[in-house]
Amino acid sequence: MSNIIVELKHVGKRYGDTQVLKDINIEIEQGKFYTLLGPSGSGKTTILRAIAGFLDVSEGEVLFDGKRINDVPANQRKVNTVFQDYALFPHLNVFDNVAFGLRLHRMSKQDIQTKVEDALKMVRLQGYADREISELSGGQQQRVAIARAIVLEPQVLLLDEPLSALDAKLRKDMQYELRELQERLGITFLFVTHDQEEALALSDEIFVMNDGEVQQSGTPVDIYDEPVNHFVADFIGESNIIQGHMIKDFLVEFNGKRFECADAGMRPNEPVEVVLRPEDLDITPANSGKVNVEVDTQLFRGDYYEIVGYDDLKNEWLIHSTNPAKDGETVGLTFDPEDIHVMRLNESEEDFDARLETYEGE
Ligand SMILES: Nc1ncnc2c1ncn2[C@@H]1O[C@H](COP(=O)(O)OP(=O)(O)OP(=O)(O)O)[C@@H](O)[C@H]1O
Repeated sequence: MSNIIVELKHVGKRYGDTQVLKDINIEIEQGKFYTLLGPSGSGKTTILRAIAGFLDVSEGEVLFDGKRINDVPANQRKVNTVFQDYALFPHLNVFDNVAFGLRLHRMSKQDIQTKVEDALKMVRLQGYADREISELSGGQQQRVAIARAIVLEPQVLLLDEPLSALDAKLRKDMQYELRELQERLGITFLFVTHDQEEALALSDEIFVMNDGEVQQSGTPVDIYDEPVNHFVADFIGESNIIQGHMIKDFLVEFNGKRFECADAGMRPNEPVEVVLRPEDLDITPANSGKVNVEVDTQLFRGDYYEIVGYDDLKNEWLIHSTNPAKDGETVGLTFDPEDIHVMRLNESEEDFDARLETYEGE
């Protein structure tokens, strides 16, 4: 039996002449933590709203548990949403906020009592039932919003930037709590964020969005290590992206030199982009590495030095080094063949995956 709980098939959304979602195809399995990640305006919230039933899609199908739900009203879908601004009822206390949906379902007083207590326990707010919303911190309000959503036992919880109003420290704490809560509840989370670190830390799978399209989907490690295109390489983590040519399988040329690499399946002499992550570069004395760069600036970041330098061709290089360098000094850079990631220009995710399969995992 299929484990897929939500599926979007060729989903598009238009407002007038503007196409804000283009041919979205995604599959969401039961019990996993998924993230829609992308810059502002890329269509993340629109996808959530299409699944929740708050908007009609212009094209394609939305399926829940294998059944088409395009025409099922929002209140009859087995999903719940936690909104960015929590959307709590300020005139109701914590208990009544969490109990609200249960009362709409005409549940008995005793059942409501038990379920609300369980939900508050789940988000570690036992003893807060009688508090007013205005007496809670941002993180506590956030947890009430989650309790209110999970008390109805949805199969899928949609979370639209739920941590964006919190300060950095609390946001980090809540990230741990969310991940732990998802594992404890075992329900599917579909989380929206534009924060790539948050997405990498929390998710089983990420959909990277740009301009109404899914650019790449996969595990955080896949997306970080094997970005399919310039947008993903640039948006996820930090990277050096250099223009080059593929000489033949496992040999690429950039900066006027040839380098062994771990990529294959391109045409001979095909123009490509080469990704090197700053943490994969090591500094050596000048002329003893693979590329020479002149150090321009250096910032101490606590656990590493962030160094910016320029090579002979005036390409900028970003380096994360545990050792400092001197401003104006020329240093060499070394990296391993596996640290080079070569991308074809304009390759689709499907073609990228197919090409990878032909030479990986042997
Ligand atoms: N009701 C609407 N009418 C017209 N355009 C809309 C409407 N709602 C959203 N859009 C447009 O659709 C695009 C996608 O919006 P969406 O809210 O899904 O983006 P997002 O990735 O969630 O962005 P953010 O991170 O800023 O919330 C945007 O360009 C937005 O302006």
